[in-house]
Amino acid sequence: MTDTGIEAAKRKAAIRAVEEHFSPDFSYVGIGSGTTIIYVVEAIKERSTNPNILFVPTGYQSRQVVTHAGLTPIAFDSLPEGKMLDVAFDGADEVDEDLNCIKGGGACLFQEKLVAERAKKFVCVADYRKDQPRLLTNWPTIPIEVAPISINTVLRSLRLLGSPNPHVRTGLLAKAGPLKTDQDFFIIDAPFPVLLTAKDTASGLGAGDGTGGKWEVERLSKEINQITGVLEVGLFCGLDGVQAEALREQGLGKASVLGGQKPVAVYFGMQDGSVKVRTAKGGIK
Ligand SMILES: O=C(CO)[C@H](O)[C@H](O)COP(=O)(O)O
Repeated sequence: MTDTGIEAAKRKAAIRAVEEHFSPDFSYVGIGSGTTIIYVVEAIKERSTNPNILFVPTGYQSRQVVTHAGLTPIAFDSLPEGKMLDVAFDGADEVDEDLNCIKGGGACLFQEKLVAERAKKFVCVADYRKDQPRLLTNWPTIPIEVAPISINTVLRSLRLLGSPNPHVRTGLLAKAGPLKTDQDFFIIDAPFPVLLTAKDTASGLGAGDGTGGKWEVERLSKEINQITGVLEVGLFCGLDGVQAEALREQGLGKASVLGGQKPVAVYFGMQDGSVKVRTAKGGIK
């Protein structure tokens, strides 16, 4: 399949995701980063004549996409307190069977996580290359956003956690030296062996605690986030927005579970022109 074919797959998935999760009656919509999100914004633009919808971007590129489409951006920190986004759309670098995602290929993972957690529903759109049984099957590394001063200690901590060769991402072409994020931080790309899902650990494939190099997604995410100097890790796992809302309604939610990081649905544009939808309940359409 040619590049054009991949772009066609992304567009089809974007159209379907918007058809099923966007309404012109919404007030606030999150818009992620990357190349696939451009098709999501196109599809929204075709459906929405409501000038009052405010779009929350996940960084500079995302804001440009929103503005160029003639939509109205609003900064994340201008959202009214307690107000949730009706929906947030974003791309992903890899998605496993439990809908855990790797994100940050475009270095925007911190704001992407803020926005995903603030949404009632987080919806991912991707092409078939991202659809894998486990994370780190095809995508090689976990992106991690790190304070520049701490880079060497974080690299050492990652090696101790079992990452064989974590490295600082460098700027493309024009810029010599490390790439800087929208927060002026650096990105470390850390390879690990393929990550286990919670289902894997329950069925006895290993404890997922790093023993023998085997990590379960959520455990590794927590370990990496505990390293001083790490702003955020590009593993989107744990609860999704609907599960988080259910906990809140039962009075069980703490501040840390006010939002979910996992998508409620992922739309994959497939090689044969179809769209595969994987939902949080484990369903595939
Ligand atoms: O996480 C991201 C940026 O940090 C992107 O959403 C991810 O890299 C997917 O990008 P694309 O749609 O271009 O494949």
